[in-house]
Amino acid sequence: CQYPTSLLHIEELCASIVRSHRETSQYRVEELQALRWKIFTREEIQMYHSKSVDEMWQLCADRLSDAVQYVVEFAKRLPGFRQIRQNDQINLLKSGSMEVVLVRMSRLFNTENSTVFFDGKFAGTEVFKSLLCADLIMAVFDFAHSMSALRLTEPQVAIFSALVLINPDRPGLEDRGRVQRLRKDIELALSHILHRDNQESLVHRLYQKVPVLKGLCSLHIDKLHWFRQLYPLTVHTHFPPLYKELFG
Ligand SMILES: CNC(=O)[C@@H]1CCCN1C(=O)c1ccc(Cl)c(COc2cccc3c(C(F)(F)F)cc(C)nc23)c1Cl
Repeated sequence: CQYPTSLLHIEELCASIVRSHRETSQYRVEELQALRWKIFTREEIQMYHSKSVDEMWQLCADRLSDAVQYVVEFAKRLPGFRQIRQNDQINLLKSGSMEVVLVRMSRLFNTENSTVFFDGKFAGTEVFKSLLCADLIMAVFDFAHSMSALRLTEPQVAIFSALVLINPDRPGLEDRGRVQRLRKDIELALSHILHRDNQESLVHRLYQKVPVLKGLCSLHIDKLHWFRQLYPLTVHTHFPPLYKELFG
């Protein structure tokens, strides 16, 4: 049966989502602040330009896969996620993990020089030239920039990430009702902390980002399939297994 969700329950939910995020965020904001002005030299950029298409894709796939692993760990620590049916957990991660990677990437973005933390330093779009997918990279940078401009706090990033992941509208869910109930609580948690932070205006701006994420990720999957057409071996041998499982 459906118990009314108490304020105490929502506050506890907020605290555990924020803790799960902090434990699995891969890079702390303080670390990134300290590295803000470490940007690639001309020689280093030349080095990336001299990489072949599939070498550069391998490098990015490894980074993305690391990031996806941390998102999987974040999901596993979300209260209520383990109680969801196994198949539905895989389904939510298959469709939502790259979206959370993108939300988290906003923390790695420096709006002052439009660079993103990549491979140890902050990189502009030109670093990714060898990928031969400037439209994808532009879209990733634009999204990271627009998210970064919202200047979300870590708790706000944490709860928005949970909201993106626990999406009852994903196709093929077996027990949609259970995902809906968890989603409802996370929506309450988001409005609770935005109210506490006196930033209710952020609610609809955040909800507006959800369809943008969806569009971005279908562009990604198309690119990934384009790349796999060209270099099937690379994807087969070098893309980490979880990556293939999630985007195969
Ligand atoms: C140290 N920094 C990090 O760990 C961050 C966190 C996650 C990714 N990562 C990077 O290093 C990183 C940062 C910025 C950019 Cl633009 C990139 C390159 O991004 C991509 C290149 C190729 C394919 C990408 C695809 C595709 F198509 F595979 F789904 C999808 C996404 C979203 N990004 C792609 C990367 Cl790999």
